[in-house]
Amino acid sequence: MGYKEIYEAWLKNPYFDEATKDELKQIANDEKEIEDRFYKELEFGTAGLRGVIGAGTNRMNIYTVRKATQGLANYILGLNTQKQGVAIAYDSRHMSPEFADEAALCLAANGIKAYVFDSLRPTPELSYAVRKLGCTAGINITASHNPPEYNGYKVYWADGAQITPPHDSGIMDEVKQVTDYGQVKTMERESAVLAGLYETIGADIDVPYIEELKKLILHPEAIKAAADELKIVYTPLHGTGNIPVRRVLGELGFKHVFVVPQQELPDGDFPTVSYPNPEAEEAFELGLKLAQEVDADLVLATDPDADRLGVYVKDQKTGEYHALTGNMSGCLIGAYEIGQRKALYGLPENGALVKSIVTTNLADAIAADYGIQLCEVLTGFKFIGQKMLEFETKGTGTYLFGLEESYGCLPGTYCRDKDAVAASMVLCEAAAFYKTQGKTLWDAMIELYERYGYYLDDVTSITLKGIEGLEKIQTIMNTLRENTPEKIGAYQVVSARDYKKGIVKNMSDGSETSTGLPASNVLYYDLPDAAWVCVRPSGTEPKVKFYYGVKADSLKDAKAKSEALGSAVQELVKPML
Ligand SMILES: O=P([O-])(O)O[C@H]1O[C@H](COP(=O)(O)O)[C@@H](O)[C@H](O)[C@H]1O
Ligand SMILES: [Mg+2]
Repeated sequence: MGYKEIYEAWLKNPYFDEATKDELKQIANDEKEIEDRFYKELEFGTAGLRGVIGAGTNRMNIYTVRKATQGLANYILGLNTQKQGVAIAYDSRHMSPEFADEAALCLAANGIKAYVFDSLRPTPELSYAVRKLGCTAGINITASHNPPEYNGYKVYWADGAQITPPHDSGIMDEVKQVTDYGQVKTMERESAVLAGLYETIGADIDVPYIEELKKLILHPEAIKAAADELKIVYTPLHGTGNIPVRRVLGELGFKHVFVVPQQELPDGDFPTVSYPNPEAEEAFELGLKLAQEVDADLVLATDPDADRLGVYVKDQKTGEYHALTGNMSGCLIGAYEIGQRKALYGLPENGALVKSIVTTNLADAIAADYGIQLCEVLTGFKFIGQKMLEFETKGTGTYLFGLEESYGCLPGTYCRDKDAVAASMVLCEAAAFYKTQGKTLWDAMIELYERYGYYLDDVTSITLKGIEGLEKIQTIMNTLRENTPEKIGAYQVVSARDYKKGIVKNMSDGSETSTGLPASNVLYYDLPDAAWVCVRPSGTEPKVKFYYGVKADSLKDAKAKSEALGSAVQELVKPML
């Protein structure tokens, strides 16, 4: 069926409510809008379903949520794991509680018990809840840091990580087989509760989750010693981080935590920012203002589902606040964790640091220095989660730390997704620890650079929306795939990795080796002097991403090199736009 027929079918089908039909009638003369809403179904990307809220098959609405859930239910029933139930959380976005309930009631109608949080919770707490309750799966209704018009649906498997093969394609296949919305089951909440198929969860998960985080603390004495002095500014960016971040910092004895008042309360409009993304400068505007007023040591921002952490740290020498990228904060937290664990208890024989292929090579240098394994996985924290399960089941490693470029890391194994509540906590502990040594987090960052080299990494994205955008992104990927650049700026390409073909090509002799990772639409260029460039389409937003990294002997040189490489990347892509 073409998009127009599907549109017409939605207008006629008695299954859809009147408000949905009215919304669709209003676009009757807007062919492009009809096409965009109906040319495809929402598909699982890097982190589940993500789309604009509205009527249509390519939108987030109660019908697409029910359909996805019916597919998940069929998959679970097929495996006969329904007795374990499914944990469900949601964030502060528009429609999040409603979508969570729709998912729960669809599961219940299929005889699968749903454990639903009583109010909004962070993504990592849902990951924790799945394992704590022994569920077969989990769902989190969130579009993370996307703009306010979006919502999404993250799916977790029994190990607490977001779904990876074979479950992702298995579930997606089941979702595709739900061709008639009338096939989707649902029931009334009251009946589901009475049948014992709908249970509300909350404090019973919060308490042990917070306890798990507190167990990670290595230097409680440093927190005690620095608590009177250390000043922390925090913004939850209108999302789920407010309660757990304050709670854990408070219980640990941090005395001066200033929450940005304008961004404290949950609000799906994210009224103070255009985009609730801790990667964006604007996310810190109010936080930095407050930081100046109270003379804070550091400023933290978590994204709406509190799995990403953005950080600014004060340089006491200049009074300036420096932004830390996800690569920087991930390495700072990771190096503190691994270094202090080693100092206190020694490191396990087969300890491992896990990162994604687009994450800084500073992580590799840290792992090499501590004599631990460095495992590389594809983009998406779910693959770090998958590695953790592999370590557990095959004994191939002991997880010490995992990080990714996109502002996510996880310092323990209590959950299996990136945790910005835990990352905030550990970073504050590190700030306290360094403070007792007369140092700031910025000093600690510079120490890392002095020890391992000034690795500087950046990413630029080009937003290309809709069907045309998708085509353009494909053209860019195809053009690069078919015409491997021999040079990028001043750099000769040393080797070119095509993760889709699974091949690493040595550019000087043409020899080929394997990437060693599953197929994925990613192109990666190794350049001399530890520099690199990588291109891939985002799996969560309509964007193509260009990641690049350099290494230098000073921050100034690293910045200059990074700027030059950034411009070269722009030049490379310009003719394709
Ligand atoms: O959005 P979040 O915080 O859930 O984060 C999600 O998206 C990020 C960006 O993915 P992509 O480059 O494909 O857009 C991933 O790195 C991350 O692992 C995933 O959980
Ligand atoms: Mg997020």
